[in-house]
This record gives sequence, structure tokens and C-alpha cells, in this order.
Amino acid sequence: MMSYGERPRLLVVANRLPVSSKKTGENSWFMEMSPGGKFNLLGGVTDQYDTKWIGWPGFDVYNEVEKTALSKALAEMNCIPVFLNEVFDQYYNGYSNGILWPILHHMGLPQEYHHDASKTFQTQYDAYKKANRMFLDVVIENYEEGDTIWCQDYHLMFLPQYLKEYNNKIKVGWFLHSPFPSSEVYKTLPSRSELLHSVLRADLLGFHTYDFARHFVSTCTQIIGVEGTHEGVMDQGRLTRVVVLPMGIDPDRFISTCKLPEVIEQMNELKEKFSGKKVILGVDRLDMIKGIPQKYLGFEKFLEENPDWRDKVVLVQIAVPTRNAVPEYQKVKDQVHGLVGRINGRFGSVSSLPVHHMDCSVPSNYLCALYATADVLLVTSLRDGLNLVSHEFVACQEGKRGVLVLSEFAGAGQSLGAGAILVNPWNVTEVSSAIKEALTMPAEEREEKHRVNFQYVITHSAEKWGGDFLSELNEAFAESEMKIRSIPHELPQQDMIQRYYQSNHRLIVLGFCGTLTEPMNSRIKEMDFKLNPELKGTLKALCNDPKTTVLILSRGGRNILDKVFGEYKIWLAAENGMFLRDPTGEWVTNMPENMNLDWVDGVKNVFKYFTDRTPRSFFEASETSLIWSHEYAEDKFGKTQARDMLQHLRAGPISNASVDVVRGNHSIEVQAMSETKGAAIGRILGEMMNKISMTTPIDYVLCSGYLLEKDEDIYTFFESEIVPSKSFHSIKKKQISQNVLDLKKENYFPVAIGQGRTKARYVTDSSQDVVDLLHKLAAADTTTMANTFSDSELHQPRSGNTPDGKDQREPRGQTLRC
Ligand SMILES: O=P(O)(O)OC[C@H]1O[C@H](O[C@H]2O[C@H](CO)[C@@H](O)[C@H](O)[C@H]2O)[C@H](O)[C@@H](O)[C@@H]1O
Ligand SMILES: O=c1ccn([C@@H]2O[C@H](COP(=O)(O)OP(=O)(O)O)[C@@H](O)[C@H]2O)c(=O)[nH]1
Repeated sequence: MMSYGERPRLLVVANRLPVSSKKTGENSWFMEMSPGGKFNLLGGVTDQYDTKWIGWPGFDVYNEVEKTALSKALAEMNCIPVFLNEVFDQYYNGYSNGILWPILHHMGLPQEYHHDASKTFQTQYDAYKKANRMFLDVVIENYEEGDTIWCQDYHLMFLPQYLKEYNNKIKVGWFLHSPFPSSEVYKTLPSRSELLHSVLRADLLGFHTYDFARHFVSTCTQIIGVEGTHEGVMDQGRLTRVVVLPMGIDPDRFISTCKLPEVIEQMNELKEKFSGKKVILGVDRLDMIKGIPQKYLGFEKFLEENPDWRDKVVLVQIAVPTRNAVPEYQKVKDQVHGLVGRINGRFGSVSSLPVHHMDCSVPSNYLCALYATADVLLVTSLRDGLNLVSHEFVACQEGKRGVLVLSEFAGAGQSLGAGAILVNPWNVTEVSSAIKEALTMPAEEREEKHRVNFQYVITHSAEKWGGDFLSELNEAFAESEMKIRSIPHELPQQDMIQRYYQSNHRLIVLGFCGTLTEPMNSRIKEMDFKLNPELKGTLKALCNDPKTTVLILSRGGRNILDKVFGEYKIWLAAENGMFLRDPTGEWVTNMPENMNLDWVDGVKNVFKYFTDRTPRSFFEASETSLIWSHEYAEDKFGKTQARDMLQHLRAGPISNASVDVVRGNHSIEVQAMSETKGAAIGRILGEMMNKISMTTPIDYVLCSGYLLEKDEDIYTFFESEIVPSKSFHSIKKKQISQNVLDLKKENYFPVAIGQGRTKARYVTDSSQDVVDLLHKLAAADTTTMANTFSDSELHQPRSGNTPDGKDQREPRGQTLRC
């Protein structure tokens, strides 16, 4: 555990350690920090955190003596090795880079069928899980209470789940360095749901761009049926925060490297070598996603169409070897070599070759010299998480103000787009024109574009990125901790009853679906909205009590509410207050006159289409909403149809409509966008009080429901109406002209049902707790309070529990909220 004054501890877990190790003797090693890539993130974060890296050392070690020696040497560099050995090939070349990598980069699963039974999808998937467990083991060995664990990238998608299973209190973040594809591509992955469920166990998920984050959230909603919110992904009341944080580089390192005498000398050599010629530079791993063949095709077209330029320009391409064991990478290499030969054959001469292609990496100082002398950097990635090379080029171009030609499919296209020429790499003509534009761009324009990008690169460093991610993670974690701590185990029932008894005018505001409906396990169908039979007498007693006003505030339609509550002297607010019924049964409409219901026919058509194709499904319509149920349909098929339906609806009839879509377990409801409950309650109270002659202000409020997150603003509405003193309070600001509320904090009881994360002060697991409470409130007035309930009665086991203690109450999230 961290002691006072010490820096907090951070464990960064990545596939590869940020050092390269070379064996120099029996048990001695030479270690060097790897300069590029995502290892930049160590930058300034190390100053604030006591940081350790956990990852694969880059090679196999089987001998125990050697393992110990290497671990010792790595410890000097704050690195801890994970020896993956025989698992590595199927985990890294197989599942990570042969399967996940192409999927994440929109390329689809490999089409070839291998007949090697020892290397199937399943064996690679198993190896991937096994490797993630091996990473877990090393994390556990090194974990101390309070540590932050930051998992990097697609190699470690099972790690968040494994960590939380080991200890739910561990703070876990995960950042994806690659793109996240559209759900249409992602859903072909056989293990799609397991991976999503696992990463959602993290406290914070980070992506380079809004597109990737949006794809991720919508994939989660479509594939595993969770709720996407503006903050992230909500699953059964638990929020996983999602942030967009494009990574950066360490700009100072590049700027100062360019000033080193050795580098200036290299720059001079390069200038001399290419004197009289413009230099176009490409720096990419030799990966199919980097679009090197497309780059060559564009360059070839440029030379074809601009003969004058043929002896005045060179393309220098550093093609860093990578993942040679994956068959697709071998193919792209052959393809690229073919193109280089063709272009040099067509346009080269004895004295000059247009393409200088190198299958190698170069030392970092030399790379800076190349960046600094190039006139153009050409990035044609077909998909790329970010592309740090483009940032590095900008940092090194202070002396030259060269032009960046950047693929619109690289994450960096969104951050550096304003100072670049953006291209679609698939469009050979566009790439060719962009090359010409870059080579002939006037100095002023180059200056301006460089200024914009340079400013971005120096202000959005890796240090800032790492710091921002970690502070977001701390915030997300603290918030979820607070939520857990603030959940009381029991409602303060005795207090609630006593205060109810002592009050002069009580208001009980209740939701309907999931609050007062029959529990799911005794209900025939999800859309069978019947009042919980246990409540009939209780509700009648409460409604008949002159000191109590009961309001049902529901998203449901007035037909349903009328049918269920027709016999009660109760206030009903249907469709979240669009219609209000007083206890005599008279409805008034608050429907805006200009309410647009143009979408209804389109939605009806989609519902009909799916009903025809989903045996035993059906739909119902009310004034401003339609609901489709697949309750009786075959479970898996019904769920798949529901996901497809949502896509059809979003792409078509509701794409621009003001509607709310509410997903039940077996239903989809589309309803005209109503006010939220919190926005409506002030007006409803005003209307209620206009209708009745109220002599006593409301001095007790119980407000409870199984609510959508946005409707939870009802809990805060009353919170904001609480009076600090005994003064009679006016809430004119909420459109109520009379003095209506005289509510003290201790007399206000907001109770959420089944929400892990809520704005309500009290939370209960199931609606049965609210039902029990209502029984007791109804009984409170008919007996002498002092003797009414003994403590043990007030805290007796909930009625849903069986004698063997098993909880039979309605599970969370099993019904529509309305
Ligand atoms: O470790 P390798 O398998 O040799 O691959 C190198 C890295 O490639 C990927 O980089 C990604 O991260 C960069 C920084 O966020 C981003 O700019 C780039 O677009 C991505 O492709 C991969 O995600 C890393 O895990 C690899 O280390
Ligand atoms: O010979 C080379 C060429 C490139 N790089 C580094 O490799 C990283 C490439 O990162 P990028 O985000 O562009 O693509 P990735 O290879 O991670 O997909 C950059 O930091 C480069 O400086 C390197 O270390 N040596």
C-alpha cells in the first residue's frame, strides 16, 4: 500500500515491454528504451507516478537461470517480463494479429482455410485467453493495494475482466491504440460478445477518435444489448466510462534531436545526396493497413502524368519489417517489392531511381534527419489507429515547413487534418494530385499549415495524453466507488413510516412499469402491464386517505394507466405528463399542438415487417408510442431480430425524429420524445394543485421508480425544493403559482429501484421493497404509530425471500421502465 508522501503506483501492461534487450554475456544484458510507438507514453507520466511496465520481453526464454537474470536486468529499467514462450505464436501471430488486427482495421477475417488442426480459430483464441491469464498472474504478483492498472491495446482484451474477477476493487483502465470498426465488421468475429463484456469491466476505456468510440458504443448496444449514454456504456446500472483521447509524441525529444551535431551532419549528407530533387518520405511498418502498395500506385500515376518531375523527385520509403510469421504480411511484402521494381524499371535511369525502398528500421537519430530533410511526408494508411509518424514529421519540420499528405483513414487525420492535405488512399488519382499539390505548394501556405500542426503537436504531447487518461481514470473510479459506498443496504423504513405518520400532507410519486407491476417471474409476458395483485388493497387505502396524494408518473400510455388504475382515486400522468388524469377520472392533454408524429407510419412499417418475419412476435400502438414484443418468439432469433430492427429504425424512420427508444429485454418501444419526469413534475404539481383546493402544503414526499437514467432528474427536482428552515416555500420557478411544498430534507425519500448508479438517496434491489413499504405506510395511519411496528417487524426479511433464504425477487433490468 502506498504510504504518505510517496508517488502513486502505476502498472502499465502492454504486449511488448518498452525496452529492447540484447544478450551481451552469460547472464548479462544490454538494455535500451525503444524510441518510438506507444512507448512514448512513459514520458512525463513517470514523474507523477511510480511506474512499472509489465510485458513480453520480445523473445522466448526457457532457462530458469536466464529468466532470473533477465528479470533482474529489466527491473533496473522498471520493467517486469511476462514469459509467454510456447503460447506466444498462437496468441500474437494467431489471434492478436491474424484475427483481431484485420477485424479492428475493417479488413474482415482472413478468408483462407488452413488445414492445420493445431492452428484453428479455437486454438488461437484459447492461446489468447491463456496469454491474458499469464499477464494477469504477473500483475497479481506485483500488485499492491491502491495501484492503478493501465492495460494497453487489443492484445489484452480479457485482462480487465480477469483483473476485476481477481479483485473488484482494482482500478483498471484500457486504451485501444488501433481503430474500432463498425459493428457490421466487428460482428463477424466469433468471440465478439466475450471480448466486449470483458473490456466493459474496466473503469475507463480510451480511444484515439470519436469515430472509434462511437463504433465501440454502438457495437456494444447492438451486440450485447447494453445502453449507450453520453458518458459511455451502461450495463445493469453500472457505467463504463468511454473517453476520446488521441495520443501524442514527446515533441521536445524530436525538436532537440534535430539540433544534435550528429543529426545536422546526417541532414547535410541527405541534402547532398538528394540535391536538386524533392524528397517524399514514407515511414511505415510493412503492414497491409499502412497502404504502401496504394502509395506506390499513386506515386506511379504521378510520374506517369508529370514527366517533368521524373528526375526531380524521389520517394524514400522506410518499410519496417513486422509480424513476419503472419501469412498476410509475407504477401504484402511480395506485392510491394513487385511495385518498386515496376516503378524503378519504368521511370529510373542509370543515374537516378525514383523509389528508394528499404526493408528495415533506421536508428532514431537518422529517422529525425530524414523527417527534417523531407519535403513531403506521404501517409496512405488504409486504416490506422493514430499514426505517430505524422506527428514526429511535424515536430522535426521547424526548419523546412514541409507538407504532410495524410490518409483520412488514419486517426491522426482528425487531429492534423487542418494542416495537411487529406487523401483517400484508395483513390489513386487523388493521391497523385495530392503529391503534385504538396510539391508545388507556395511557401506561405506551407508555413501556415505547418504552424497549425506544429502548435497541435507541441500542445498535445504523450505526457498530456497519459496524464489526462489517468486523471479521467481516477475520476471514473472514484465516482463508481462513491456510488458503491453511498448505496444503503436497507431503506430507513422505520424513519420513513414514522415521518409519514407525523406529516400533514404526503405526496407519493411512483413509476409504474417495474415499480408497481407484477414481478416478472409471476407475469405471463413482459408487456402484460398488470398491477401487482399484492398492492390492490394497499393502494386503495393510500388513495382514500385525505392526507395522502398519490401520483403515478409513467412513460406508459393513458389506455394502459386507465385500465390498471381506473378504480382508484389516484392522479395519473401518462406519457411522462403529456396526459394528466385527476382522481375523478378526467383526463387533460398537455400534448404540444405542433408535435411531430410523422415518424409513426414509418415505424409501424418496420414493426410490421419484423412481426411478419418473427413468428409469435407482435406490436401495439398508443397515441404517441409503438411497442414491438418478441417475448414469445424463439429467444435467440428474437434478440437478433430486435438488434436488426433497431438498425433499420435508426437508419430510416427515426433517423431525424424526436423520439425515445426504450429497450426491454424482449421489446423495443419507440415513443415521441416527452419531457423527462424531472422536467414534467413541476408543471404536473402545479396543475394538480390548481384542481384541488389545497389547504396544507406537501411536507412529505416519497418518490420511487425503476427509471431510465434521464428520468432520474425527478429525484433531484425535489432535492432542489427542500427548505432549510420551517418557512413556507414557494416554487414559482417551477410554474406552480401556489405555495405547494414545505419539504424538509428528512421528510424527503427518493428511492431508486435496481439502479447501481443513481441520483436517488436510497436504492433498493427490487420493487418488492417498495411494495412492502407501501403496505406499511398504508397501515401506519390505521394504527397507533408508537405500537405499530416493532423494529424486527420493520426489518423483517423481504417477502420475496423463500425459507431457505434464496431471493426470488424480480431480477434487475428484466422489464421495461416506464
Ligand atoms: O508490436 P508490434 O506488433 O510490432 O506492432 C507495433 C505497434 O503497432 C500498433 O500501433 C498502434 O499504436 C500507435 C500508437 O497509439 C498508433 O499510432 C498506431 O496507429 C497503431 O497501429 C499496435 O497497436 C501496437 O500494439 C504495436 O506495438
Ligand atoms: O525505423 C523506424 C521507423 C519508425 N519507428 C517508429 O515507429 C513508430 C510508428 O508508430 P505509428 O503510430 O506511426 O504506427 P504503428 O507502427 O504503431 O502502427 C513511430 O514512433 C516511429 O518513430 C522506429 O522506431 N523506427
